[in-house]
This record gives sequence, C-alpha cells and structure tokens, in this order.
Amino acid sequence: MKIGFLGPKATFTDIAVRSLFPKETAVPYPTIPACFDAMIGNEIDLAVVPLENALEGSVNITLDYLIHEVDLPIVGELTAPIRQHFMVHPGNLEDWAETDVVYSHSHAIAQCHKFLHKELKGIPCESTTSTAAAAQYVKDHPGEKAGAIANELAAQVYGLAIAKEDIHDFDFNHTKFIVLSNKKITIEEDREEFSGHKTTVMVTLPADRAGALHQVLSAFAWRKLNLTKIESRPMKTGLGNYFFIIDIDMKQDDVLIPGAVAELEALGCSVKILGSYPYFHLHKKENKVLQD
Ligand SMILES: O=C(O)C(=O)Cc1ccccc1
Repeated sequence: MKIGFLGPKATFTDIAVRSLFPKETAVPYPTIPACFDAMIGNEIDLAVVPLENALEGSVNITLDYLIHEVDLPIVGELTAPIRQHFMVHPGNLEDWAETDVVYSHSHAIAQCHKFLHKELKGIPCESTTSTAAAAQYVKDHPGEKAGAIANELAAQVYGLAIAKEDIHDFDFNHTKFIVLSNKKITIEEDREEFSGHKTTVMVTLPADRAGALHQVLSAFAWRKLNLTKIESRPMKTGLGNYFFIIDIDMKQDDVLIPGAVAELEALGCSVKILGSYPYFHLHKKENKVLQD
C-alpha cells in the first residue's frame, strides 16, 4: 500500500505514518491539499494529514478541504505526543541566541510562543508548509542565522543541532492525525495503540432559529450517544453561518446513529457522515528514529 502524507521526510505526520503503517510505502507530499489531490487522483491508497493539536486547535486547512473541497471518508485516526525542539545549523550552535529568523509550521510556532517570547524576543517567525520543511530550509541555508522548530528526527535527517529541547509551552502537547481513503481499506485493530471507534458527522443547522443547536444535541443526548467533540467552522456563505463537526464515541450502528440522523433531518438539518473508524493512541514520548 502507498500512504501519502504531509512531508517532507521527518514531519510529525511522517512519524505518525511510520508508527501506524510500518511496513507500507510512505510517499511525501509538500502540502496538505497535495495529499488530498494525490488521494483523489488515485496515486496513493491512503492519505494521512494533521487534523487537530491539543495546544493550538484545529488545522483549518484540513477541515476546510474535508468540508468544502473533497468527498473522502475518514477511515482512521491517530493521536501522537508532540515534542518540539529548537534547532540550528551546527555551525551556528554556539550563537543560537543570535538567530534572526525562525522557521516552522504555524502550529509549531504557536505551540512554542513562551519560548520564542523569552529567548528570541521580537525576531520574525516565518511559517513553512511543515516543521520538516523548515528544518530542510535551515540545512540548505547555512549562511543565514536561521533556526527551525521541528522534531528530533528532523534534526537527524537534516543534520541540524538541537539548541533547546522541549520548547513547547505545555507538556501535554498531542496532535491528532486522520487517515483518509476512497478505497475499501480496513486498518488493523489488533495492536496496543487501538483505543476504540468513533463516528464523525457534519451537521448544518436550518435557518437561524432559537434552540436549534440545543435540539441537535438533544437528539444525541436522549440516545445516550457520547459526544467527544463539537466544533464549528464557517460555511463561507456569510458571517454567522456555520457547520458543526461532531464526533460520536461509537462505531456506526443500525439503530442509534441512523435514528439520530433521521431526527436531525426531520428538524431541517442536513447531515453528512464523514466516517466511522478506529482510533489509535501512540504512547511513546520519544520520536523513534526511522530506519529506511
Ligand atoms: O509539520 C509537521 O511536522 C506536521 O506534521 C504538522 C504538524 C505541525 C505541528 C505539530 C504537529 C503536526
């Protein structure tokens, strides 16, 4: 199987892919939309992209593509611990405090605000398509006093020196990655990372109406369907118009979820099931070094 992921080599997404699919061929794509396109174009069998970070919230481009651009079911989810390190070209290690520009993925920059504010106050932060792309840039520009925020594997792969370890603002830093596919693929569940099943639905409320969201939540509540997430995203049709993305903590069944969907439709909502899938938790705190 070919697994497309947000690359280049040594992104956090790469680490997620290698831990979930250690024997498969991992194919890097430079951006999240490129991963979606590769899946639609059947270049790959599965696509893995970041969805949500515990410190910074949703990766909006992933959600927006899922909602507006593509019709790709979610077939799995992996949550992994995230350690961010500050790294520079080895020639700049001693003078790392004189770094004059920091590169990283916008989520990684946001996860390390306290470090940046304290140790590199006021210097510009440039956002890159991924943390590993930032590490690659720093490697390719040894003459610049540039630093990257990325993981330990990226430091190894791109030959950078870690100047400060664990610079993320809060210790509990985890990211959720989703697996998408338009093929009939089942992910092996017989493994220690397996944690359960969930079903994700997208609900659009009828025209602005008092209590509409309350009615939506009641349809789940009286059926004792446990919701683990509810998030709104703009419909992009006008201020105040939102979709709701709701995670239900169970596998799609023949009774309760179809019943809730029918009730929501009777209320005038439109409902789309984005996927019913297994989820996994990676417990290892260390970013395991990948062997090619
Ligand atoms: O840029 C990466 O390495 C990614 O895989 C996206 C990301 C960015 C920050 C935290 C977790 C994942």
